[in-house]
Amino acid sequence: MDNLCIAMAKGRLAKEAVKLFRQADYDLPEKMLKSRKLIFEIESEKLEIILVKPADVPIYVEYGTADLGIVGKDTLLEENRDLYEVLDLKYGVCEFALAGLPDRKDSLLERKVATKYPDFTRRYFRNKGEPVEIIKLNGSIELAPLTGLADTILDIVETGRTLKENGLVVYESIRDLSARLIVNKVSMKTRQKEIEIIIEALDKVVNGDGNNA
Ligand SMILES: Nc1ncnc2c1ncn2[C@@H]1O[C@H](COP(=O)(O)OP(=O)(O)OP(=O)(O)O)[C@@H](O)[C@H]1O
Ligand SMILES: O=P(O)(O)OC[C@H]1O[C@H](OP(=O)(O)OP(=O)(O)O)[C@H](O)[C@@H]1O
Repeated sequence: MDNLCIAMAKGRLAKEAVKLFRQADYDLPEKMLKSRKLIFEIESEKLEIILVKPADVPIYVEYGTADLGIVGKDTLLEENRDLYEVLDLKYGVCEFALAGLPDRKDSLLERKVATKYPDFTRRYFRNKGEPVEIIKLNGSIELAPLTGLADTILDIVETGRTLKENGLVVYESIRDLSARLIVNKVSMKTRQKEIEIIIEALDKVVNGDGNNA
């Protein structure tokens, strides 16, 4: 059978993902993130690791090109794909929040919300019954209220430093986020044994073996 394929989000989440697998005794090369290679065959573990843009991880997993994936909950909420989310990996911890300038104008008829997460933002305000105009940006979201492009942002806040250094404040915390292990629905059936071994091994690293209570 083919090696089991794992799609890892490149960037911030990748280093810790490699560390997690190594802690779970998987023989991933420590320096695999130092190269420009995108595919790694780890024959000793019967694994293939592909390094993918964060927003593309759920796509690879939904289509079954990758059997498993590691990606932030923010991306899962935005992409809303048909897959199983099986484990909270408890790193990459941050939150979704609404933020803007301190002198918030509550009188606005329709808020303009800038975000990298337009689908999640649409659903969030629809559920609240609040009309908003959503402006999709690709980064440096904090610039939007500073330049007058939007009055509110929906973005990730980790330490709060970016908001603070740009004179912005949190209006509302929406929900906690962290990295998740996801699984393709068909692979979960056809390669259940192999996948369960990985889930259990990572679960042990993240949550302990349950004998510490
Ligand atoms: N301070 C933070 N800022 C952004 N993301 C964070 C932070 N802390 C944790 N994360 C998590 O890291 C993930 C990946 O972030 P990263 O900055 O590597 O990529 P990105 O900038 O969102 O994607 P791209 O490279 O496609 O622009 C996020 O989706 C989120 O789950
Ligand atoms: O609360 P903090 O610890 O300051 O972290 C939050 C910041 O980090 C992310 O941006 P990122 O660094 O990914 O850059 P980007 O603007 O290109 O998305 C996020 O969009 C915030 O701007």
